[in-house]
Amino acid sequence: MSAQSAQTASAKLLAIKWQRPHLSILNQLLLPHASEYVDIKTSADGHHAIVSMQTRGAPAIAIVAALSLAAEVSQQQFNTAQQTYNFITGKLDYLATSRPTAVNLFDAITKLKRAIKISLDSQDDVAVAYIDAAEAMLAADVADNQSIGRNGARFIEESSGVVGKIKVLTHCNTGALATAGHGTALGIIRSLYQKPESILEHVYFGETRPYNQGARLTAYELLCEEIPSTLVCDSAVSALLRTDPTIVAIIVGADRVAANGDTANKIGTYQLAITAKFHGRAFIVAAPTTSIDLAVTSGKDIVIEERDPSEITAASGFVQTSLEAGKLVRETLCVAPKGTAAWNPSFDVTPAELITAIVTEKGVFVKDQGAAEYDLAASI
Ligand SMILES: CSC[C@H]1O[C@H](OP(=O)(O)O)[C@H](O)[C@@H]1O
Repeated sequence: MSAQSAQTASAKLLAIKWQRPHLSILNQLLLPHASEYVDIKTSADGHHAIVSMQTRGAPAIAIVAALSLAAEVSQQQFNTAQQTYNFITGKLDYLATSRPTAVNLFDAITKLKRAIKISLDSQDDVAVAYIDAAEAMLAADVADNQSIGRNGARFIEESSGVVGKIKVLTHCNTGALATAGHGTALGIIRSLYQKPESILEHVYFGETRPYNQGARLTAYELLCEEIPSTLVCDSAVSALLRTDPTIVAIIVGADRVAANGDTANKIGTYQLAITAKFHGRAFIVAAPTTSIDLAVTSGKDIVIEERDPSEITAASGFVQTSLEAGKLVRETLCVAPKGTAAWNPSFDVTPAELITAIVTEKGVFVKDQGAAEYDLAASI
C-alpha cells in the first residue's frame, strides 16, 4: 500500500474526532455504505450514540462517553468547584447506564471520578482536570493498541509452529472502529501484516450475526487497508479449520476479562474457542488492561447485555439499487415468522481453559503449566 493510500485508509478509519471542545464520531450504523460523522455535544448525545451502537467497541465506548461529557462541561458555567464536581459525577453515573458488559466504560468512570476528586481537594480547576483526564484516555488507548499489536505479532511469529506463511481468523470488529485507533485483535493482525516479509498471508473473519460487525466493519477495515481477507459465515468456521491447517490462530477482542482469565466477548466467541481447541489451533484474546476487571473473580459474575430479539428475527440494511443511485435507503426485512421468540445475548463468556494467551499492552500472559486459569492480578 502506498503512503498516500495508507493515509487515506487511516482517515477513513478514524472513528473518534476530538478537537477540544468538539467531538464527532463516525456513525457505524451507516458503515460500510456511508461514512458520516455525528456531532456529540452532550453526555446525552454520548449515551445515545453508545446505546444505539452508532459507536461501539469496548475501548471506544469508554472514550466516547468520557469525551461527550468533556464537550458538555466545556459549554457549562459553574459557580463553585463543588458544583462542577457534582455535575460531572452525576453525568458519569448516567453514562454508566448505557451498556453493561464492557468494563472499559466503568474503568474510565472510576478513573475520571478519581481525577476530579483530586482536583477538588487540591482546589484546582475541576472542569479542566476532567477534560484533561478524558483527553488523555484517547491518546493512551491508541498507544495501548499499538503495543498490543507489537506484542501479539511477536507472539504469533514465535509460536505459530508453521514454516512459511500463515492465516488467522478473527471475529466481530476489534479494529480502529472499536477503539481510539489501530485496534486490539485487528491491531495484532494489522501489525503482523505491516511487518517487512510478513508471515501473514490471509485473514478470515466471521460475519458476526446478528449485528454483522464482521461483515460490515471488519470487512471495511481490511478492504480499506488492502489486507487479503475472506468473509465467512459464523457457522462455517469449524469446516474452514478442518480444511485449512495453515489457519494457525483465532484472535478475538474482549469486553471484560475476569481475574482468572474468563473472557466476555461478542456472542459466538465461546464456540470459536471450542472449535479452535478441537482443531488444535491457538485461541488468542487481545485486550488493553482497561478491559481487565480484577474485581470479577470469574466469568460467571459478568453481566451479559441482552438486546432486542428483532435484531435476529429481522435484517436491516441499505437497498442495493438505492446505493447504486448514490442514495441511502434503509429497509428492514422480516426473516422469521411474526411471533417467533428469539434469544439475543450480545456477548458470551469463554472459560480461561480454552484461551491460549491474553495479549495486552503490558505483555502476553499465558497460563502456568497445567493450570486451567490465569492469575491476572499477579500479572498486571
Ligand atoms: C476492541 S474490543 C471490541 C469488542 O466490542 C465488541 O462488541 P460491540 O460491537 O457490541 O461493542 C466485540 O465484543 C469486540 O470484541
